[in-house]
Amino acid sequence: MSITAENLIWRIGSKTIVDGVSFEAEPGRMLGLLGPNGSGKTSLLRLLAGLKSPQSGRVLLEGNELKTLGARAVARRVAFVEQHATTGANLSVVDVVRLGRFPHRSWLSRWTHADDRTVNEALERTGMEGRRNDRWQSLSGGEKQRTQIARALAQAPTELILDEPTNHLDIQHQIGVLKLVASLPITSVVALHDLNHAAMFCDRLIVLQKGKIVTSGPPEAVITEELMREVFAVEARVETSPHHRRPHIHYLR
Ligand SMILES: Nc1ncnc2c1ncn2[C@@H]1O[C@H](COP(=O)(O)OP(=O)(O)OP(=O)(O)O)[C@@H](O)[C@H]1O
Repeated sequence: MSITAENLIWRIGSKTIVDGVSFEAEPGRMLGLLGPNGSGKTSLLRLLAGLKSPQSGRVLLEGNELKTLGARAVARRVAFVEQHATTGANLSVVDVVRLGRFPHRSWLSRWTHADDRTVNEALERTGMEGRRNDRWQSLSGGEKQRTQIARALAQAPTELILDEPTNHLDIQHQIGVLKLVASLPITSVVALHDLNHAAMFCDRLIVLQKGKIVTSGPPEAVITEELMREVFAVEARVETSPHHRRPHIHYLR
């Protein structure tokens, strides 16, 4: 186990947003988090990243309770790209990506060639190398998204948490980001709305509805016509793709 959620409950007032969620994210694998709007995906990811505390239950990182680890220790291993990640300061793209190195450096240590290499590699992997000196504020929504993913990669995390990382991206970059995350030898937990992309790239899926896990498992067990009807409220046919052997959803009109 890399990230473990044990019976997580998070409420706002009398409303239970995350309702008894337990799962294990396996080391090095890509776990997709699915569910309709408002089902609690973002809230759950924020609990996993330690940005919110559950009213009950625990998040464990390799067996250690998240809340007993210091913020810096967590930042050294967990990278989180939020849905509307932004940065206030007037930074260049490369400066934003360099922020990813901070958890690994002390006040006195110098910026090293290894730091530069990690930053350059992150820019290349996300296709942002050619924009490195541009101002953050001048980027399009998709370019900002890719820069934030580059910042997360520069953090060299062992756990990567991404909240709808493809939502501003054109199709080339959607596929590119998912391929990249699937190829990384790290644990990832990724909220996605595109169910076909989730089925193609994730090793396992969890489906949330009203804050509870309704089903989980490998894509071929999770993505069914019944799930499409009962959880996502659409009629669809699900077939095994002859191209990648994963489930493929045909939505019906
Ligand atoms: N800070 C908050 N205050 C009040 N309600 C909140 C808060 N955060 C989340 N919620 C509510 O919790 C529910 C789940 O929200 P969340 O953003 O986790 O869902 P989601 O599955 O990520 O949705 P989406 O697919 O639309 O991004 C929603 O009904 C939302 O209004």
